[in-house]
Amino acid sequence: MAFRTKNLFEKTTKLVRSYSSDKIYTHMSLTLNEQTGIATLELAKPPVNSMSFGFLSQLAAAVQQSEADKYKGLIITSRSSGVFSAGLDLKELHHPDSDRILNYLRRLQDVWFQLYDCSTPTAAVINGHSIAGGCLLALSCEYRVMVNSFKIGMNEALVGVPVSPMFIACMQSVIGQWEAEKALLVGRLFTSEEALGVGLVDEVVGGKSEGVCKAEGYLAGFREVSARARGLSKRYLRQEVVRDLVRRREEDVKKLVEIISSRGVQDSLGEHLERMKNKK
Ligand SMILES: CC/C=C\C/C=C\C/C=C\C/C=C/C(=O)SCCNC(=O)CCNC(=O)[C@H](O)C(C)(C)COP(=O)(O)OP(=O)(O)OC[C@H]1O[C@@H](n2cnc3c(N)ncnc32)[C@H](O)[C@@H]1OP(=O)(O)O
Repeated sequence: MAFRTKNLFEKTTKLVRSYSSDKIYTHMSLTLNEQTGIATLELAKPPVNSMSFGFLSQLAAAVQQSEADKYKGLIITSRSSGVFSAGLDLKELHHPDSDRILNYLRRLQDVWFQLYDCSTPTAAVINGHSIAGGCLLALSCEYRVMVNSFKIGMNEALVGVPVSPMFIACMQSVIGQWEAEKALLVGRLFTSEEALGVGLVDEVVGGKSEGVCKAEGYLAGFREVSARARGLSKRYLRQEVVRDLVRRREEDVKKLVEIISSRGVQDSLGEHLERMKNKK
């Protein structure tokens, strides 16, 4: 089979350089299967694929590449066998520099808009724990296959930060208002099986390769469908959520910076980081 592993940054150097000070393409790899036209984006930022500034920039570049090269599909998965993504990098949120946190949250918004609103068919193979921002990443894709025995959800309530409108909108659109409310207000993490029960994921499988096959199956379902019509339909289906968040994006980000910078939230974040350190 003809596989081409693309160093994204060959084609998107300009974009990435203007986005990031991180070394080029260090946190993920994008591999295109030229026979199917489906690309796999494998997150590879040990130990837990936390979403640092550089990670978000590379994710943005990958999604942009998928759109520009008109891939038939994009599968997002993790190189780690235990963690899909631990979400936002807590070090970016703890004791932040005011300009950096503003730009960091704007970058997160940009990436989310790009992924959620892209016309490329997308699927997530969640082969490990997927927490908060990690769950957002999976929910922004169209289809989710999860490997059993892991946890997924948005734990902001336990970390002491509010769940932001973008996260809420995504959760609501997948599992509905009541289930979202029950889960988000207590920061519930679902097991893979519970996630399937509530509709947070579409399938549960025994391992990553089985998951990739299922995701490819979902994406192959569009082979006979006009890519243009499909892409436009997806955008129309998602436009209400996107419009509302675009309209309020600057207001949301400024409010969030204010909340994150507050003493109470910083104390909670500090305690959360301490708990993680002490669990060993
Ligand atoms: C206006 C709107 C615009 C934008 C909205 C934006 C944002 C809204 C603001 C806030 C919302 C917050 C969203 C988040 O995503 S906050 C992050 C929440 N995530 C977590 O709490 C996950 C914590 N991690 C874990 O539970 C475990 O690490 C995990 C289950 C993922 C894996 O467990 P494992 O036992 O395999 O590993 P550990 O030993 O726990 O961790 C290894 C290593 O990694 C460090 N680590 C873990 N998670 C993070 C993280 N999220 N960020 C940074 N670092 C992380 C951990 O401390 C260990 O480090 P070390 O001790 O140095 O080895």
